Formats: sequence, C-alpha cells, structure tokens
Amino acid sequence: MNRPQSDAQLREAIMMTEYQSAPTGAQKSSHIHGASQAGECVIDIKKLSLVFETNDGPVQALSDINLHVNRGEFVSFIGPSGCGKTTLMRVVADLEKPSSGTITVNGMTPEQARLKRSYGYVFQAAALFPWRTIEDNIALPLEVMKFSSTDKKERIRKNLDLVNLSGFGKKYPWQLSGGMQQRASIARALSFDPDMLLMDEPFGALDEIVRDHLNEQLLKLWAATKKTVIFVTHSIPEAVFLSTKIVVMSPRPGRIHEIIDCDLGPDRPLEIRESEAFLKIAHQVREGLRLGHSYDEVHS
Ligand SMILES: Nc1ncnc2c1ncn2[C@@H]1O[C@H](COP(=O)(O)OP(=O)(O)OP(=O)(O)O)[C@@H](O)[C@H]1O
Repeated sequence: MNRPQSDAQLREAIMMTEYQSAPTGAQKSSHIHGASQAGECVIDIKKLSLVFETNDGPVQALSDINLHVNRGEFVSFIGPSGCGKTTLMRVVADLEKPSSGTITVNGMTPEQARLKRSYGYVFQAAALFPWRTIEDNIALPLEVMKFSSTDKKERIRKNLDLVNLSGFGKKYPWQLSGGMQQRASIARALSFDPDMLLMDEPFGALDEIVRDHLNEQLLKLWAATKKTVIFVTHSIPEAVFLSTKIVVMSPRPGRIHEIIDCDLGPDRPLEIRESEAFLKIAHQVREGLRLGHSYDEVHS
C-alpha cells in the first residue's frame, strides 16, 4: 500500500527506536547481532495468514505464507498492488500481527527481534524529520539507544560515507534531492548496525536514472555490509538486478505464487541486464506474475 510520509509513518520511525534495555559498551554488538551465523535461517514463516477487519468486512491480506530467508540473502517481494508485499514486510517488522501461523526473526518473535533491534527499516518515503539535519536524523536511533557521543559521531561519519553523503550531514532533508534523502534514510537504518535491512519500495518514487544509480550503490553496500535485505518492489528489472531470491506474490488473497532463485553472482554491473541469464530470470518472474494474477478480478 502506498503510504506517503505522514505523521503515522514518522511515529512508526520513532517506535522502531524503542529497545529492550540500554545495551552498553562491548555488550552492544552481541546484543544487536544475536547469536546467528552465516547461512543460518533468519526469517522463518509457516502457514501465516493475516486478516484486516474493516468497516466493509474482513480483508484477507495474507494467506498461507511459507518463507525461509537465510542470513546474507537479498530477497525481493514483487507482485501487483494489494498482494500483501508491504503487509508481509510489516509482519516481519512487528508493525502488524498475523491472524494465524508462525513467524520467527533471528529465532525470536518479531516483537523480541524489534526490541533487540535486529533490523533497520527504510520506508517508501524517506520519513526523515524535517526539523533535524541529516546527521541528527541518523543520530536519532543512536540517541535513544544511548550510544556515547564519540561512538555516535563515528557511526554518523561511517554511515554517511557508506551511502556517499559525506559532506551533507549539516544539511536539512529539504535541501537534498529525493535520491539523497533515501540514501540518508538508509544510513539511519544502518546506524546501529542491525542484522537486517527491511526496505519498502525505497526507490519507487525516483526517476529511472537515479534509481539505476541507487541500485548499483545498494548492491555495493550489501556486499560491504553482508546484511540480510528484504526489499519490496514493483519493478522486475530491479528485483532481478538486486536479489538472490525473488518472491512472486499474487493478490486476493495475498499469497506467494512462486519463489525464484536469482543466481547471477555477486558481480553485477548494470549491463548485466542485457545478458541472457538476466533476461531468462526476468521472463520467469514476468510469467509468474502473469499466472498468479487474474486481470479480470481487478475490474470486478
Ligand atoms: N491497515 C489496513 N487496514 C485494512 N486493510 C489493509 C490495511 N493495510 C493493508 N490493507 C489491505 O491489505 C491488502 C494488502 O495490502 P498491502 O499494502 O500489503 O499490498 P501491497 O502489495 O504492498 O500493495 P502496493 O503495491 O500497492 O503497495 C490490500 O487489499 C490492502 O487494501
């Protein structure tokens, strides 16, 4: 669902700065990373369904979802509007509760994982606080977690550098382009070094050239940080370019139609999009979307 930047979204950004207990010193990194190792399952979803009760009756947003995500994977959710991509990501982030089924994140409930700061969340709109500079936006989770001011400064510097925004820390969000704002919100999500990055169509509102550039940067960032990434998109080329695994979803009710491995290797220049291997996977995703979607239903 397209959720423009709103008070609710800013509130959610604040809610995600909640934490279970103030970790201190050396305790911090083990507290955040948990005990997990490479190749280990970080998200395990079994028979999960979610029904929204609305004034017009129940809406089955997710039905019988089964999904397994390993540490270090880049997993995209793709599908037509209303198929439940955002809802599924919000369940992982503990922003929605499932009606039935089970889910673990880093071996914990989503709530425990949120409180242990297992993930950083990047919204569709950058959700930066307009009255704070870019560095102060990045500092927000660190302030709530009571990082020392030296540690805070170093993390701001490192993460600005990671998203190529060194030198822009003192600017306000409105002084930056849309692409730069999104990079700043990625830096904020990464500031406390979470295991996982949850990204809800972060580049959907940007023009294609900027988007290509950010996709390249995101791949580099992913390779450098080795984070597990969950990424919502409507774009087939974006999903194929970025992912190790593509979850094709279909609507009414929202469900997983197919899970496609995307084994293009770690080295992916933009030109890879013209390669036979890339086009083959893109075709498979398009077919999956077509088969999982009845176009007649959309207009009924
Ligand atoms: N808070 C809510 N209350 C009631 N219904 C909701 C709520 N959030 C989502 N829905 C409904 O659940 C279904 C799935 O919505 P969701 O936003 O997850 O889809 P999506 O695939 O992310 O869509 P889009 O691509 O348009 O962002 C839709 O029918 C939507 O209208």
